[in-house]
Amino acid sequence: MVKVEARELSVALGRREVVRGVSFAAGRGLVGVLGPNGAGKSTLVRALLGLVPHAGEVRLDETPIARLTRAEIARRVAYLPQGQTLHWPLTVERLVALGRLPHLAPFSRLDEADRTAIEHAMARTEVTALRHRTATELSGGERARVLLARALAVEAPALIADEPLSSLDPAHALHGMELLRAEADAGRLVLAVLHDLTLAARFCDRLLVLHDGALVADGAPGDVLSAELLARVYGVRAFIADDPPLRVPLARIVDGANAAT
Ligand SMILES: Nc1ncnc2c1ncn2[C@@H]1O[C@H](COP(=O)(O)OP(=O)(O)OP(=O)(O)O)[C@@H](O)[C@H]1O
Repeated sequence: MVKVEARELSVALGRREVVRGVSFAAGRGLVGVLGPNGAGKSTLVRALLGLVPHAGEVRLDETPIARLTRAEIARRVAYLPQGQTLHWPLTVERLVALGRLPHLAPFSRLDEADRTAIEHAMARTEVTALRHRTATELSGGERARVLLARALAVEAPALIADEPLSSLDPAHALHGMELLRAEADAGRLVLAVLHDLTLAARFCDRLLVLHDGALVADGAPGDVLSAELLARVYGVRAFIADDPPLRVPLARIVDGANAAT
């Protein structure tokens, strides 16, 4: 288990403060990070990984992130960045194998445990059949699954996934959420930036909602996803249904016009 904590975390990019005074702590479960485009979600998760300078504090297992090396952070928190561009024509298998880098000593080779982690991650994301394909020649959805496989192959106690479902068709998006849920059920912390409110409501234990860089809601999906919040944050009028088979509130966007009125 790993505890990720932000204390009055702020990030300025250029002259703008795009994350403003965010505080929360999480050590387990599937935590969805929601908010409209430009709300600061990617910047927040990058700050949690120590990838952007920040004010306030970020701690991993009580240690300020600045005191940890990149390798120490990478072993504790796997990171799936948003919309990653692939530059090198690696095979899928070799790309997924990069997930094992945080565990390898310099100049050492993959051992049996590494190979098992790679095979397991490829099987779970259903990319094993693509293993010899060149990753730069995959479709957007195939690539997204391969990059998720690389993050899962780290087998870190925490996973931060920034829009892991983008480009995925409905079946693969559902499967992707099931994978994240399984990671959380295995005792790992999963922090996932999501735009699909229905999947977030159905699968997440907790939702953090960002608006203009500030954390405006933090709680269980049923408590957080109100029509009032969705109108205020996303500017849409929503209908919240308590869907009996799923027993979670579903946000159905009705229209975007004059939503907040
Ligand atoms: N390098 C940068 N310099 C200046 N501003 C930036 C930079 N990168 C991002 N921003 C701005 O910071 C704000 C937050 O961006 P961020 O990518 O964190 O939003 P987001 O919530 O992840 O959005 P999306 O849902 O569109 O991915 C946006 O207004 C964006 O334009």
